[in-house]
Amino acid sequence: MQLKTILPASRLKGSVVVPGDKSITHRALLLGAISSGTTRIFSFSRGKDCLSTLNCLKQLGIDIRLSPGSDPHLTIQGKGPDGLAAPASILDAGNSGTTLRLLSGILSGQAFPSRITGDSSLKRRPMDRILLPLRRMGAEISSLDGSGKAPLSIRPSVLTGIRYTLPVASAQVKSAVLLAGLYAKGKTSICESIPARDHTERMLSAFGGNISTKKRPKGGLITTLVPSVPLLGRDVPVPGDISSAAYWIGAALLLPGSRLFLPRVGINPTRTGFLTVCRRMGGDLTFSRTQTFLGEPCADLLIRHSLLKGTVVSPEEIPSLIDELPMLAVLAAFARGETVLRGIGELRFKESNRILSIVSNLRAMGVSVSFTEEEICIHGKQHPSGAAFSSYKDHRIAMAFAIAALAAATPSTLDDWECCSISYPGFFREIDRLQDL
Ligand SMILES: O=C(O)C1=C[C@@H](OP(=O)(O)O)[C@@H](O)[C@H](O)C1
Ligand SMILES: C=C(OP(=O)(O)O)C(=O)O
Repeated sequence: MQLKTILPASRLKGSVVVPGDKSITHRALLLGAISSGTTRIFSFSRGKDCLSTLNCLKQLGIDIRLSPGSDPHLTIQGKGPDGLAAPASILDAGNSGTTLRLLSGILSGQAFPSRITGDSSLKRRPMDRILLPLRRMGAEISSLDGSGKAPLSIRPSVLTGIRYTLPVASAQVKSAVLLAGLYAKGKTSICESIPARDHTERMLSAFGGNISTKKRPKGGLITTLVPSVPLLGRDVPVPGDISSAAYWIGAALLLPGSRLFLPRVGINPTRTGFLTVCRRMGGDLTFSRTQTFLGEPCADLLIRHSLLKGTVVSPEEIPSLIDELPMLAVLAAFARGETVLRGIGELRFKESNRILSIVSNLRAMGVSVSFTEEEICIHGKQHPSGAAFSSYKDHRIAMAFAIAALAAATPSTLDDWECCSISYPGFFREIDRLQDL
């Protein structure tokens, strides 16, 4: 096991170029593969999760090349909707729920059988949430051992569009259904009461797809895809990942004297809940130079150290900050007063059970925490001590508690820290660089 010692740090100053957005990179790879023509992906995520998507597509016969140089990018020769080739062996999504769920939507529409699996963490995560709607579309998709979990087996079938109301706010389920909808007879509609990230919808539209989203009279959104037009490859400039930026935002808010600049971070409104909540806690956070690339807004962020106060985060806010909850919980531990995170049940189904991972690490710091299956209540403390943190082999937990360790009163250790490369290779090198400035 890899154990890292992390010492309390003083202020962080300078700027950090955060990695390209993981969700957008996955989608650019997948849509690039099934579009006609060439797609080039700039500032893409080099995390292992996106590499899993890339490798699965290579196994499906797609040519993807890295062009190095001053503006490195991936070039994909798209083969059109029916150009994927039957894989010679089982596809491996590694640790990536996004790869497994989105690709299953595409595989459901193919004329060849396939199987897809993942690592031990991914094989514990629920897949019935995609099996159900995909089967309603006519897909012959099943869990090999009948548990509703990976490995999954997919056989060729005829798909028909459906109208589906998401039972949980999940962009992965929504995207799996929309991608299958590209191969279906008739239109596919998805109803959401609390909207999840909409990168698939934005990118489908940018690639020429016939997709529209409307507000429903009863509240929530309805998105409709009509699979009539072929998708066309595009250049995709990927904005910086706000979920990776969250660690630096957290570090700058917590460490006295800090001032950090983060250029070109994605600020898609379905992803900015963390920024809203940090401001509500008293965080000094400003935006400048807002621009939009291929339907995705981004801005430069400036963060200064701030004294934080506790807050209540409502269930409606959760989808817009779902992956930032570990970092938010750490901020709450250092804030004045109580913070309540409500409607967070989905955290139990991530790379680790993030409710348990957060609670045990916060308690190790001497922070008072109570929790249920849907809620965590954190009583902020003035000078939480360092601790022997566990990452639970979960990249988001590793990075959030690395920041907790920098802000703690005494030294800490962190196990299995290299799992940060799932979304952020080089995260710990960046910590060292910023401290040397
Ligand atoms: O669609 C995506 O790219 C993602 C959706 C979210 O998962 P759910 O759809 O399961 O909420 C998020 O937690 C994950 O990191 C990425
Ligand atoms: C939950 C995550 O990703 P995925 O579901 O793709 O494994 C994440 O990156 O925090």
